[in-house]
Amino acid sequence: MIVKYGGNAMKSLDLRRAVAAEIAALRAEQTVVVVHGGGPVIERELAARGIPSEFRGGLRVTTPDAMDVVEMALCQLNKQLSQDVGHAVGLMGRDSDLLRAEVFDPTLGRVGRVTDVNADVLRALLGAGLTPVVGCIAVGPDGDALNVNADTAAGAVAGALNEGIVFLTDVDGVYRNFPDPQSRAAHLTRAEVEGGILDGWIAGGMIPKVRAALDALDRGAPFAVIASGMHAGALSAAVRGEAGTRITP
Ligand SMILES: Nc1ncnc2c1ncn2[C@@H]1O[C@H](COP(=O)(O)OP(=O)(O)O)[C@@H](O)[C@H]1O
Ligand SMILES: CC(=O)N[C@@H](CCC(=O)OP(=O)(O)O)C(=O)O
Repeated sequence: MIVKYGGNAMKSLDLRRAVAAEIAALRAEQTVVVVHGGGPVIERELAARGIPSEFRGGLRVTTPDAMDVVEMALCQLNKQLSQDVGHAVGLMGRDSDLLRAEVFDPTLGRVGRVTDVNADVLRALLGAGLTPVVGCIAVGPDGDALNVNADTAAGAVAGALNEGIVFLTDVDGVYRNFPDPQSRAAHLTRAEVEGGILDGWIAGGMIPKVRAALDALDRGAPFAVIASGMHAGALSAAVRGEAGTRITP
C-alpha cells in the first residue's frame, strides 16, 4: 500500500518517529511505499530567506528561487524520513525519472502535474526488501524540477502500482461539519465529495486530498482512506477500516 505522510502531521520529531515506526511495523503484513509532503518545512525555509509564499487553489506559486528552496527542504526531510522508517531508500522524482510531470499552469510557475510514474523502480526496491520513501518533486519536460502537491503525487503512485492508499494528515478524516471531529464521515462517495467541494464543507488542503483519492481509485487503486497521522496507532486503525474516511467510487 501507499502511505502519504503530510507535513502538517509531522508536528514533532517524536511524533514523526512514532509514525515511521508504525509504517515500519506495517511491512510485516504488506509492502509499503511512502510518499511525503513537507509544507510547513518548506514554509519555514522560504521565510528564512525572505521569499514570500502564495497559494492559489491549494498550490504554492513556485518561482525558480522558491523551487530551489522547496527542493532543498524536501530532500533533507526525505533523508530524515527514510532513516526514521529504516530499510528504506529516499528518492525524489528526478531519480530514474520516478515522477515525470508537465507544467500545471504557467501562471503558478514551476508547479507540476504528474504524467508518468516509473513503477519499475519502485517494484525493484520493494523486490529487494527496501521501502521507497518518495518526495514530491518531479522532473519536468526541460529536465528541471517541478513542485508537485504531495497528495497528487501520492495518488499517482497508488494508481501506477494499483495499490491502496492512506493519506495521513492532521485531522481524523473528512468532517461534514469542520472542525467538529464528531462529524467525521466514515465513507464518502464520489458524488458526496464533489457535492462537498461545491457546497464548501470540503475546503483548503482537503480538496487536493479528496481529488487525489478519487484519482487513485480511477487509476486502479483498490481503496483510498484519509486518516489522522497525529497519534500512534492511527495508521493501523485506518488500515483495519476502524478510523478515517474511506473514499469510494
Ligand atoms: N471537511 C473537512 N474536514 C477535515 N479537514 C478539512 C475539511 N475542509 C478543510 N479541511 C482542512 O484540511 C486540512 C488538511 O489538509 P492539509 O493542511 O493540506 O494537510 P497535509 O499537510 O496533511 O496534506 C485540515 O487541517 C483542515 O484544516
Ligand atoms: C505545488 C505545491 O503546493 N506543492 C507543495 C508540496 C509539499 C506538500 O504538498 O506538502 P504537504 O503534504 O505537507 O501539504 C508545497 O509547495 O507546499
